[in-house]
Amino acid sequence: MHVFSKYADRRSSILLVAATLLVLRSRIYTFPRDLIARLTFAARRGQLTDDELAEALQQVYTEEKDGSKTLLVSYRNRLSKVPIRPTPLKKFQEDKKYFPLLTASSQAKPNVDRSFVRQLRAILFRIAFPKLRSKETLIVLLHSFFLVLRTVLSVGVARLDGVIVRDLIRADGKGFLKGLALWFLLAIPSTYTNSMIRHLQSKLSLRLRSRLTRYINDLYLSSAPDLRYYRSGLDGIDQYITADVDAWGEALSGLYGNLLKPSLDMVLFTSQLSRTLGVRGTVLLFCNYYATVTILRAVTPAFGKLAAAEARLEGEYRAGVGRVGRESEEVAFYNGGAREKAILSRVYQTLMNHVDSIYKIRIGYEWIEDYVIKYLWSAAGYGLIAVPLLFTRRRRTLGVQTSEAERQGGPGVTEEPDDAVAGRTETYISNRRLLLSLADAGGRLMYAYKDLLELAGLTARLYTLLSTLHSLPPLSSVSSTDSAPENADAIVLSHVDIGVPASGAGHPHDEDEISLGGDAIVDIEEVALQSLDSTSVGGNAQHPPLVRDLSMVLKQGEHLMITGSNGVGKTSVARVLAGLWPPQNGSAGTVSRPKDGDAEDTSASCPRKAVFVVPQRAYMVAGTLLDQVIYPESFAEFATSGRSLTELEEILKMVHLAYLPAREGGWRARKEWRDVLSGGEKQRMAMARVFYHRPKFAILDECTSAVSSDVEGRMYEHAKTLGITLITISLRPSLMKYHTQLLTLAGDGSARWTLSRVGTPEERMGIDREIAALESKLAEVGKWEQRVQELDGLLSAQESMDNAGPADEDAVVV
Ligand SMILES: Nc1ncnc2c1ncn2[C@@H]1O[C@H](COP(=O)(O)OP(=O)(O)OP(=O)(O)O)[C@@H](O)[C@H]1O
Repeated sequence: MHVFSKYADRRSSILLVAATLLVLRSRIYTFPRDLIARLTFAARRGQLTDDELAEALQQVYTEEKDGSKTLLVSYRNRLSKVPIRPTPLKKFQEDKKYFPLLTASSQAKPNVDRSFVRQLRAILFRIAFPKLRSKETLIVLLHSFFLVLRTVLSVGVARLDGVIVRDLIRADGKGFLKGLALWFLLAIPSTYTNSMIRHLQSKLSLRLRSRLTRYINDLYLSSAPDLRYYRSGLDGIDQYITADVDAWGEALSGLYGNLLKPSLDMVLFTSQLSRTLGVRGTVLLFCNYYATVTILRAVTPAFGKLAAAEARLEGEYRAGVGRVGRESEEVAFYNGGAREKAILSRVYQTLMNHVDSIYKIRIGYEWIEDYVIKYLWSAAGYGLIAVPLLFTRRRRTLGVQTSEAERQGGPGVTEEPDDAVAGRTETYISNRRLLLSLADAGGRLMYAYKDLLELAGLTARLYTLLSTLHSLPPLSSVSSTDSAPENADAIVLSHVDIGVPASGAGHPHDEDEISLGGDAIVDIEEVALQSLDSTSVGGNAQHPPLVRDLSMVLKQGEHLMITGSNGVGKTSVARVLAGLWPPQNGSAGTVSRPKDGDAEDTSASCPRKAVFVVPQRAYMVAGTLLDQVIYPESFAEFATSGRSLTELEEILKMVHLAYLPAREGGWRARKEWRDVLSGGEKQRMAMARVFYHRPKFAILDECTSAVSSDVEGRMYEHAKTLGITLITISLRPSLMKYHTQLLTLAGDGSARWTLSRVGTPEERMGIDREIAALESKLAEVGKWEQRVQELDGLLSAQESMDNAGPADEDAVVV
């Protein structure tokens, strides 16, 4: 019986544990899993409630098993899913050889030359059209079809035009009406073709932009160790990635239409005309083309260079406006509006001078262009039409429209003068229309040359961006494998020189000036990037080391404080530890640190990061309140990690921000957090991230300077209880008690350093007590000074009384 009851007891306790686990499990998983299921269902349904939409917006991405992502885009209560496949690393490695850096001589000025063709080929066939069978190819084919159709229809319209006028002159009412009906019929496909050409051109431009943007974003926003966004060094990179990519897509898709259609027109119209004009006329026509091209080439300005310079100046202006927007509060505190306006006005004026000078250049060019294309070509056209009409009497030579039956003397054909005039008019009208179309096609080809030059300028900009990003040397500064097993969980620095790495990597700073004539002098960027090789991150004559020959082993649980005066290189040490800067002495110095998320460190489903840095300036990401805590993790990762909102609430409580969700309207609230949160709140939020990610080592770079010291202390203690090893950069001696080692940087220009033990906890607390005693004594200084002044006053009063004594006596005597 006893055994039985014992058995029953055990069973009930097992049941109890199982039930508790189930409840806990549901508590942990309910929020994210439900959310994903609901959203997927809602997305399939198409229509979403406001709440679901807000959740979808928070979600942004869902991750697929194969590494691809599904972007959730909301539009009018609907959610569409856009699959996004990240560009594989292998593709970047393969592409690298197609994007060698441009040397100063080979890059030179953007022009339609071999260098341009090479750059365009690399961008087109490695990025824009990587495969023959793609949607872009289909669009190009469709576009080409409509362009050909448009040319064929133009010939039809020209012929019909002639027939209608002929019938009118013949006073053939029936024929005229028939022609008019045909005219309306032909107008249907003609107009549809026009709008399809425009639509497909825009579509192609959009597709090109998307392809390039995705590729560039994947390359640019590369994770550690590449960190290309941190190291690109290109000024105004936002202009490259946004406006330049867009302008390039538009220029290329527009150019295709502007080249293909006029070329086809030229061939077709010339062949049509040659039937009327004969050999002599056709030869004259070609002489006309040749003369026109020669004249226009001679007077065409350097549109490529001008376009590149304009894009750069636009970028500078854009960056200036963005800076004021970002730092608006700081500018407002200084009341710096007038100063900022002056800076922006100057940049804007430079841009305007440049644009204005382009317009001025265009006056002369377009004047000659119009004169040649419209008037010279038309005059040549008249002359060519006149040849058969004036010098050939025989009727057979008159009409391309006159059928064989008519020539054989078919019905309706008479030798009456009226018919002869009608026939000539028909020929004239058709030929004139063809010639006008020819002039138009020629003009467009000439304009296309100008567009081609502008495309060369934009291509040079894009190529500069791509080649700079591709050519950044690998950042192999930090190895994640430890040579010594006893240091498997430690950060080890061995003979490391720390200093500012060589700059110039990828900076198109070398500038060349071209004169546009008149008052305009424009800087053209000249990219001299040869210096960008892996050796450039080594020694740097301009920047001597800030810290020389630094060697130390920092084991988990050994908390380090780095101190030293301002500008001595404390943050630079953090940069090297985080892998942002390589050791300045190259491979002579080595840095190793534990790997991210070792198996034994995994708590639940979230592996621990090895090193997590909280920088001096607190960064707030665009997104919800929840995104602020989990950054850089995405909501999708949070949702699948199994962690709960309750956990986040606990973390906020720990950093004394528990009131935020209620105050700001919940976890899904989206605000400009940079402005909404105070300086101290932002710093506490940054600490919340540390508690969320629970890294093995946390580098805290003066990130609690605006937090009250009692909260600061509690946060430090909590970090330690979570098993986080602290590396604190600070000038506050009160923080020393939380650390076991002290790295002091000399700050006398010698790049020396000392590493000392802070002592036992009692000693550390003793230091703290001593500091507190000194601080309280310092607080008394004011009072003592006041007392000294009082005593001084008393003494001087006494002295003056002593001095005044005999005088008074004298006075008494008197
Ligand atoms: N990207 C850079 N380019 C040029 N110089 C730099 C760069 N980053 C840092 N420096 C210089 O390196 C020196 C050390 O900078 P660091 O940020 O490490 O100083 P710090 O000791 O952290 O100073 P503080 O206590 O003021 O934060 C400074 O003189 C700084 O001007």
